[in-house]
Amino acid sequence: MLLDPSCKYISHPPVQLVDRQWPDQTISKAPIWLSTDLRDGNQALFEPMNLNRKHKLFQTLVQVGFKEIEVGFPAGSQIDFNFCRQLIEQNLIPEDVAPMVMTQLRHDLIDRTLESMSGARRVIVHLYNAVAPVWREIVFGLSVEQVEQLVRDNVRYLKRRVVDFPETEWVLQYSPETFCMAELEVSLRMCHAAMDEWLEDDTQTMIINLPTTVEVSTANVFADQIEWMHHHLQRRQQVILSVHPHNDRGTGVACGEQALLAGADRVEGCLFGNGERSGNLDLVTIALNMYTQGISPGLDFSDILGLALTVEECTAIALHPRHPYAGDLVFTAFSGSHQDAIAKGFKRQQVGAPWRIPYLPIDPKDLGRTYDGVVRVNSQSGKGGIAFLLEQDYGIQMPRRMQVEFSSIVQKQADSAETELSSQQLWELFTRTYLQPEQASGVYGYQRHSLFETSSGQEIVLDLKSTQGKHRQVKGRGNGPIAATLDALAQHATVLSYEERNLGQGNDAEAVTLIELSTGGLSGSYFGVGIHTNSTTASIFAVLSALARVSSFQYK
Ligand SMILES: CC(=O)SCCNC(=O)CCNC(=O)[C@H](O)C(C)(C)COP(=O)(O)OP(=O)(O)OC[C@H]1O[C@@H](n2cnc3c(N)ncnc32)[C@H](O)[C@@H]1OP(=O)(O)O
Ligand SMILES: CC(C)C(=O)C(=O)O
Repeated sequence: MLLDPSCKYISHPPVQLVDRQWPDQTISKAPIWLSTDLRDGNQALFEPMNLNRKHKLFQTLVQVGFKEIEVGFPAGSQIDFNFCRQLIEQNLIPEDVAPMVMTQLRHDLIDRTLESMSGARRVIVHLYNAVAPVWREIVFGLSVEQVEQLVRDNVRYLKRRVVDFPETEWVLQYSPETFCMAELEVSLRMCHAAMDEWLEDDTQTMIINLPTTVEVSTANVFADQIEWMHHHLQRRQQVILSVHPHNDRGTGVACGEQALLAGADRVEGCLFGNGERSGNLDLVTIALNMYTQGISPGLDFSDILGLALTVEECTAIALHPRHPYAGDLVFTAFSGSHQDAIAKGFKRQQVGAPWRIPYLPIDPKDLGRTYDGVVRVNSQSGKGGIAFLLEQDYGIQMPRRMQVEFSSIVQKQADSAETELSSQQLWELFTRTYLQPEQASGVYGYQRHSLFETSSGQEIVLDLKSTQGKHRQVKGRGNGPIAATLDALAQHATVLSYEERNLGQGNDAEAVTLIELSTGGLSGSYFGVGIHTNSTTASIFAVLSALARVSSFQYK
């Protein structure tokens, strides 16, 4: 890279706009959407879509709710031409959907374009030509006057030719391509030329579509350009002001949003931002951004993963795992403090109340996604996330100090494994740690017990079996089963906390006992867990579990 890039790259000049209004505006309703997946998206693929893929994507776009769909460049390819014919001849275009077809300013191409759409109810014909200085000079070798003449001549030609197709309502869309790089006066002049030639009376409307063909400035500059056009376009009420942002600087969606603040009525783009180079504006992201502000976008993304699969299949381009709203990882928190906040959010969130879950800008369920994977555990995770997964997937609710204890065990495992731990792996670790502690510690495990009421409390006879198959029997007394079991097994142990909960419901319900014991000295406290259909047995298991985890534990 150059130490001084200014000797090679010239910064794009800002717009001298006095009293700009758009920064104080808010988006309060959805614009008219146009999907150009089948044209701009299609012209950017290694392998343009065949007829089957075009049909599949067209039907999907209709299902999502698009009312304007650019179906191709029929004068440029036989596939696009055939696709247009099939849409019409097989009556595949719903009545409330307008197809759009694009063509250059050439009479032969305009003829072919009209032919491709012959018989349709309503069609938007999209004429474009580049207007910025570099294109005028390098690509066309034309002066501004000559470019204007090209526009006038071709719009006039189109107007003359559509008369031959009276069964169709023809709408003109004119795009001054490279608008963002052109002098505003030149773009305006080309738009006025197209409008002069096309609009017959004060009631007819047409679309003026302003693209960032290649993004060259920050989104606020584009917004200024749109606001300038919004105020300078004559017969503004007869113009549907549209924008067509690309994403070369990664700000396609920002340009679209700010253009709406600046007066645009319509937005063009592609699903998931497919399109030339870094793509077109991502229609899914911009629409869902609105949705998260409480504004219905008029597009339905209730099965966003199904939609992503269809788009991946049709374009043969994989979606990035961090793609907004649709990527595999976008509703996943690995880091401990995020997981903790999400878990707390879920606990507080009430059905029907405004969505207030930290780190989740939208409810994944609104997009047909699940809460599976919202929390995933690796070495960056903490107690909150681990507890969340064990509760969500296995119904175990750990008290706070136990969360701390178990998360340090998980942390060691995640550090040594150097990978993510699945919820099932967490459960296996939990089982090894608390439910089969004798396997790890080698102490005796439970075989059976008998409990007797006596005048001074309860007496227990506990049969134990070592991992090598050796049996032993111990007896103890106390004012309840826990005290009696402790008396039978330990010299000193104090119960610091005890919780009993139900796992499952009805006949299959089991009791879960969580106990925290201290055997004194420096060994601190240890949690133990017992799960059994009988709550007394679960308590005895929990005591055995906790004691087996005390490294200094000796039977009396
Ligand atoms: C903004 C955009 O996305 S632009 C991309 C639009 N889509 C496509 O290009 C895909 C479909 N295009 C095609 O199939 C072909 O390019 C065709 C059929 C339109 C034209 O094909 P060809 O005649 O072989 O020309 P070619 O592809 O080389 O295009 C360049 C020519 O088009 C001219 N041209 C470019 N844009 C326009 C325009 N809007 N109006 C008129 N002429 C134009 C160029 O000046 C150049 O002319 P020249 O050959 O006299 O120098
Ligand atoms: C709207 C048209 C001309 C376009 O695709 C572009 O400029 O990117």
